[in-house]
Amino acid sequence: MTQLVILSSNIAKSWNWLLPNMQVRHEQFGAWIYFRFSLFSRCLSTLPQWWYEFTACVMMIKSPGMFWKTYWSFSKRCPGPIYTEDGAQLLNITSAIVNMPFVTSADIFQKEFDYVVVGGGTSGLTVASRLAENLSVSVLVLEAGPKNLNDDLIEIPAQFGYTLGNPQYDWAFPVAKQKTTGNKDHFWFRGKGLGGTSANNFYLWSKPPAQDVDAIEKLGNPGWNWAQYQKYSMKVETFHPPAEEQTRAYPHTFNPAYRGTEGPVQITIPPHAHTIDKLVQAAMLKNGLQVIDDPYGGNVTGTWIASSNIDPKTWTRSYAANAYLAPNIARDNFYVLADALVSRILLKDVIGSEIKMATGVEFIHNSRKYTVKVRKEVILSAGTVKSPQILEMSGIGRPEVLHKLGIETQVDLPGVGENVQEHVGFDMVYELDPNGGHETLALLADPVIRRLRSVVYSAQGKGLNRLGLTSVSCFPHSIMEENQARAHLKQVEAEVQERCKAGDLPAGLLDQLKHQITALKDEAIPDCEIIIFPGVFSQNVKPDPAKSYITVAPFQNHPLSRGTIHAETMDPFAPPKIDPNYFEYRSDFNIQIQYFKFVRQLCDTEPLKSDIVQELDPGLGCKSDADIEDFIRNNAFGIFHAIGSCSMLPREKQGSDYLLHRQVYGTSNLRVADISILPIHIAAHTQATAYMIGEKAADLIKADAE
Ligand SMILES: Cc1cc2nc3c(=O)[nH]c(=O)nc-3n(C[C@H](O)[C@H](O)[C@H](O)COP(=O)(O)OP(=O)(O)OC[C@H]3O[C@@H](n4cnc5c(N)ncnc54)[C@H](O)[C@@H]3O)c2cc1C
Repeated sequence: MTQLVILSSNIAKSWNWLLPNMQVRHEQFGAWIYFRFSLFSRCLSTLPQWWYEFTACVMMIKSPGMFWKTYWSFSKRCPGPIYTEDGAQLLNITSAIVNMPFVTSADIFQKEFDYVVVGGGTSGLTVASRLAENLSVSVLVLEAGPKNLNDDLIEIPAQFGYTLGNPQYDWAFPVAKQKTTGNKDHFWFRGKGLGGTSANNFYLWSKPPAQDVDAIEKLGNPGWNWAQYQKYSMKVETFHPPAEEQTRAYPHTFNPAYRGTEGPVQITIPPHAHTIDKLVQAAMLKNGLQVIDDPYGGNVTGTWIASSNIDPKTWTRSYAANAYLAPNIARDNFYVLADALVSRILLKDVIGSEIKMATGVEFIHNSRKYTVKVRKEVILSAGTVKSPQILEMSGIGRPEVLHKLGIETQVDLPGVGENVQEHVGFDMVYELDPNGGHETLALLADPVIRRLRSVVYSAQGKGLNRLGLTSVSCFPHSIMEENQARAHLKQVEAEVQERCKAGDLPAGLLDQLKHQITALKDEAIPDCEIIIFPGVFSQNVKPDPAKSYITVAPFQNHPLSRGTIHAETMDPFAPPKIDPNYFEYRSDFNIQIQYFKFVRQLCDTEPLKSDIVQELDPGLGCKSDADIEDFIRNNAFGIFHAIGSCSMLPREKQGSDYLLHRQVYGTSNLRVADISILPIHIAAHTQATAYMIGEKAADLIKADAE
């Protein structure tokens, strides 16, 4: 408990920007309860609505205990459509998801399953549900977090960040203090519960450029190329084209050849187009970018409107739990246990070889330790932070790390927990012209405005709750300033050479860095991405609900810096030590200064310029290079896309996993299938790739079984 309080207060200190959101959340939550209650009342009789709303208010004030009790028991027993304050239907909960036949620990204790999947997140639920298509095998998913199903905070869009830092939904992993970012407290938010991070991410649908995927193949992973990526990725999605009226309001373009039509995850272009997007795009064009008609075909270099994983039938988040798990859970061969924290994988020697075989998994549920046995394979899908920790606690990893943990080395695999790469960037906040008609998320902070606006939106079939992160621009550094781009490339080459000479580079890293240098020289591959957040996403600005804002967030696509994630104790509840090593290379830091200047230049370009009243964060007082450096140092953060901790690489090049061919090195039936296996970073947000990894892993496992 004490730990929880300390953690919450630390998060609050370092993530002040969340506080306005959290306030909104509580207000909104109150409104939901109030509305749900009145809806409940309405189910029972035909008295006028105001009477029930009045009764609900009196009850809430006079007898909050009774109110909550009624609310909870009702909401648990009587799932149904959920409405916004104005009555627009947002959620339509299917009975399938509510009545899912989950198992208990007693059902599975010491039982044997063909496949055990560790982690019911983005990749984990994908691989598990595909494996369970074969009714002759049994599949068990063990998820550390709660079910969190049928939950408004997850399913209703536009609540960006509302679940972050909340232990019911989020791990909020502490990060080792970084000298290069002012020794501040940092946290890595990651989803906890069914759906994993697909349940608490910002539902921007994004795929990498073809060259980034092909680079993974060149690093020693045959078959890991764009054609394969696209094949599996399209299997994940069903794209719903924008409605005609949407296309009239905004010139959306897309190419059906690049879009899946039969996958479980529902993708669409959010119907509430953000008015600023057009202006940003026009300003980007003046700064040398081109519009991309469809960024899902292997070319993302330019400015474009992103799709979101929102289901247009219900306008709710489409994510791993409702897309992959819900439609399949009724299968007799599919078992899921939530609140089951896996502590280690049980291994035994394969007689006559050095290979280890996974015989089962140990987990903790309701404070008790259990084991399950596995017949065929264990699939580790616990994400970038937890997958290496579980491997290490099972005796697989760097001998010195295992030695510190006090356990015997089962497989000497120095790549585990190394090669961690994260997209790093910062936020700049601008206040928009009140006469520009821009409605941004700050408006939702005021309950009165929220109610008034929602009535208007409802009449038009729109609403801020149907907004996504849509404005994306990806570009090579040369767009910003040719000379600076050249200087950056020179510095990168010099730094890599210096490390090489000093013998500082671990095996295999030089290959990766060489690829990165080639990518930097290639104008078709982006080096920087800028996204526009429709509101305030910064710890430094408290939004005024009567105003509208944008946050402009640039980040580096392919940083040189490499971090580590290692277990520090054998306590499975303790987080591993995350050391992202932000700005290990000076060039990674210096280029951020150019991003800062480019954002200012962009916001000073018409037609965007005229709709901006002022820069609020950091504000024009931040002028000199030293000021800018200071700002970046104090505000840079990892933007939630860490990869690499179980890199898919040849063993002699610090690889942990060789997913495409066989299992984790030194084992006969253990694989990692989550975003941690990417050996080199991609110019994309990572969820579509995590799903794609799940799809591909399932196919490989099925093929191997045959
Ligand atoms: C705040 C935020 C916003 C983001 N926004 C976007 C976005 O808009 N677009 C995008 O493309 N990407 C986004 N991402 C990134 C993307 O969502 C993730 O990279 C991706 O979902 C990771 O998938 P995964 O399967 O590797 O891990 P996860 O989905 O995190 O799954 C890991 C699962 O394992 C479980 N687990 C962990 N340890 C154990 C254990 N010991 N025992 C049992 N279970 C365990 C976890 O609880 C979790 O459910 C965002 C990420 C964050 C944090």
